[in-house]
Amino acid sequence: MDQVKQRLKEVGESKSEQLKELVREHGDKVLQEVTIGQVLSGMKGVVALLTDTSKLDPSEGIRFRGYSIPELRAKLPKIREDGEPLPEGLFYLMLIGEIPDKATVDFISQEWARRAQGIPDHVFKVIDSLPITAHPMIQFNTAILAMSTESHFRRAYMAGMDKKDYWGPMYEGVMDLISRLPVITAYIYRRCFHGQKHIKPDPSLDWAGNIAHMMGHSSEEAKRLMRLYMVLHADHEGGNVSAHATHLVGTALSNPYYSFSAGMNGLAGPLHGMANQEVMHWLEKLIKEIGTETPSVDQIKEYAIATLEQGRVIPGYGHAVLRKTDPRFSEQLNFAKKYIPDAPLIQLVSKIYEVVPDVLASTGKVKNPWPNVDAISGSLLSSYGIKEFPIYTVLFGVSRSLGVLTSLIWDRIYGMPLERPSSQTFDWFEEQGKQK
Ligand SMILES: CC(=O)SCCNC(=O)CCNC(=O)[C@H](O)C(C)(C)COP(=O)(O)OP(=O)(O)OC[C@H]1O[C@@H](n2cnc3c(N)ncnc32)[C@H](O)[C@@H]1OP(=O)(O)O
Ligand SMILES: O=C([O-])CC(=O)C(=O)O
Repeated sequence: MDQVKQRLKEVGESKSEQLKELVREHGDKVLQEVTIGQVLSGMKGVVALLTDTSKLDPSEGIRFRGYSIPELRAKLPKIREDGEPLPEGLFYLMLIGEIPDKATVDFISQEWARRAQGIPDHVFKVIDSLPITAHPMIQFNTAILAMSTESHFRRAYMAGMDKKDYWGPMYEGVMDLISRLPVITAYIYRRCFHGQKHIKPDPSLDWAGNIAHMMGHSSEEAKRLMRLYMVLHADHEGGNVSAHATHLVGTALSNPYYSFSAGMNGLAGPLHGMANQEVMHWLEKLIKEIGTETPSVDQIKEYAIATLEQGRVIPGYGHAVLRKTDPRFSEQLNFAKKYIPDAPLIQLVSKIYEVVPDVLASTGKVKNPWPNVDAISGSLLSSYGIKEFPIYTVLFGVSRSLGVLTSLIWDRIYGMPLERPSSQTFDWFEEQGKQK
């Protein structure tokens, strides 16, 4: 058993006992009232999930195991003191609940580099059988499903494993899957956009650095950006579509590949992760229609109002939980202002930030007029030379694997049962509304 798994076993055993005791002693305690409005508007604010890896505060934004993003940037191990934290460290923090030392992070980097070599050939053949024009998320998700032939969990389940031991093969599958996503991503990227000229992984590199390297963006600057990107998108508590879908499918004891694929299908929606690509199309159209990369505040305002009048959303703005500017947006903006202050797209994003919140607020219905993570991530990637928009949601998915798959291991540690909420008919809701 490797050192991370050993520590997880120690932490997990006592936690799963505590959960059983909590349910035994306080299982009948009422948590909250739920209104018809909440149920019929996407269950917003309904507490229905247990997720330890991170918690979202509407004003402060995300905290990973209690640590804010600035705290993580200060505390998690880095390659260089002035660099970005390594996502391997965030993975360990989310999994174990403790900040790792550099030696542990190096162990995870090496372990993932080793496991990344095990992708079976048929996975690349499956990708190659898709049209080159198929959206990278189609190729990514197809590859994830194709990799499920390797599932330790499925094999162990079929062999009759005791349910208290499920977490073990789940851990192995998750480690394999996370390790292999960078290779798959770079393969799809080079296949679609760089003449199928593939670049081998460099086993001496960290996980995020290797993504940049295999994509062909191997400068130190691009690697630094990739480390930031992979940390910022890793998790957003349990209720977002990708986390919730991964968890839900996992409760049927589907293997980690099936479960993660479900989450990635959700991430591919334009109201969730695909918003990062939508933003780029929105910016492109803005530049084309107005005829300049440096539009005035009034021109941006007019363009934003026209978007709303067409019955469309302004991508990159609004959020189901946040009620302030997303700190992930601010972190990326600060990063850009530090390293690439003159980048035209970043200047455009900053100007839009001055205008769009007022436009959205004036509708009187948008609950959060502020930018989310997707309002800037594509512009940042593009400014570093990663200009092919359709790969952006795949990169989001690679990062999101860290959080949702960590939670999936914990679901098996806790022995979470099949999830099966009730549904009711329209007539039932109407009846409830009439009752005093
Ligand atoms: C990583 C992420 O997933 S972050 C989110 C990425 N998604 C986007 O950026 C897409 C644009 N934003 C949106 O569509 C929404 O703000 C969402 C999906 C993120 C949140 O949705 P909700 O929680 O339903 O938002 P909210 O309660 O504020 O919606 C109320 C109304 O405002 C509208 N609204 C919300 N945000 C926006 C926006 N950016 N532009 C235009 N209208 C908006 C909603 O469509 C809804 O309109 P309706 O009543 O006519 O149906
Ligand atoms: O929290 C949400 O609903 C959406 C989001 O920002 C994310 O998943 O990163």
